[in-house]
Amino acid sequence: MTLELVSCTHGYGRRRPPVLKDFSYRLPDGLTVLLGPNGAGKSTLLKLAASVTRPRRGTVTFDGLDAGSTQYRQAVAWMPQNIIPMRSLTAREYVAYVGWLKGMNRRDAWEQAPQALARVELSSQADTKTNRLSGGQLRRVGVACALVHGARLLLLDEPTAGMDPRQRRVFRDILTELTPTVRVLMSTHDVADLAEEADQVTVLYDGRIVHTGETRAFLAHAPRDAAPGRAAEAAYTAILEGGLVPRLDG
Ligand SMILES: Nc1ncnc2c1ncn2[C@@H]1O[C@H](COP(=O)(O)OP(=O)(O)OP(=O)(O)O)[C@@H](O)[C@H]1O
Repeated sequence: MTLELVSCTHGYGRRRPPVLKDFSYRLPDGLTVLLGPNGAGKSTLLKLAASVTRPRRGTVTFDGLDAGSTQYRQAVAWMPQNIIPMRSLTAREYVAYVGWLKGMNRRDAWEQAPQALARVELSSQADTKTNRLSGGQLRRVGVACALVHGARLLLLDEPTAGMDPRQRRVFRDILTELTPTVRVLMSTHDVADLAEEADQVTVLYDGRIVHTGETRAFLAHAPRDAAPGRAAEAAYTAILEGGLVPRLDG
């Protein structure tokens, strides 16, 4: 049992073609990286999976729970692309508040927030107001929010954007530590950096999956003469160039 989208159709505005049409996807174990050009539908897919928005048609379930149910929301954590700071809340208060929204009792949420912040190396900023944090620090607060309530599925929308190289390392270590027990679906534009660390790679193009499978299979798309260290980028380009079939159903 896992995250499963079955025949989902979703878009923005009835007059515009849907972003995802009759879209089905089953998330494998471990860490899956979601790649695709701007506008491909990555955030839309993550929002449906997070139950932030409901599909016009189709079903979304996780471990048999229906998206929209309280149990589903408690099992799933979503980190959006833009994390909005709250000037009245410190990092600890922010993380505890999200834990409470996810169904933790206030005391547990408050007591566990520092551990979640420690895991993203942000203990020193626990008492800093969130509007005073840098963009990268705020994203780490977002990751701490995802960790605090013990979610079984993490949906991360470009989590490493704005992080410095060391923080990316820390972040990847956290994911590696989590993935034996937690499934992760993470969008990124950072192909070279992350594809090699992922268990699986899914590539979206124009609302369609043009590749999904183990990272090794993804990297096998790179031409043999790809420069060392550029295999992921070359594989991604090769897949997209092979996937540029016009959409006939729009
Ligand atoms: N709130 C919205 N209202 C109208 N259109 C939207 C909205 N959100 C997304 N779209 C449109 O839906 C399509 C898919 O967007 P989405 O954000 O899912 O793509 P993405 O792959 O995450 O892109 P990016 O890499 O730029 O974040 C785009 O054409 C986008 O303009």
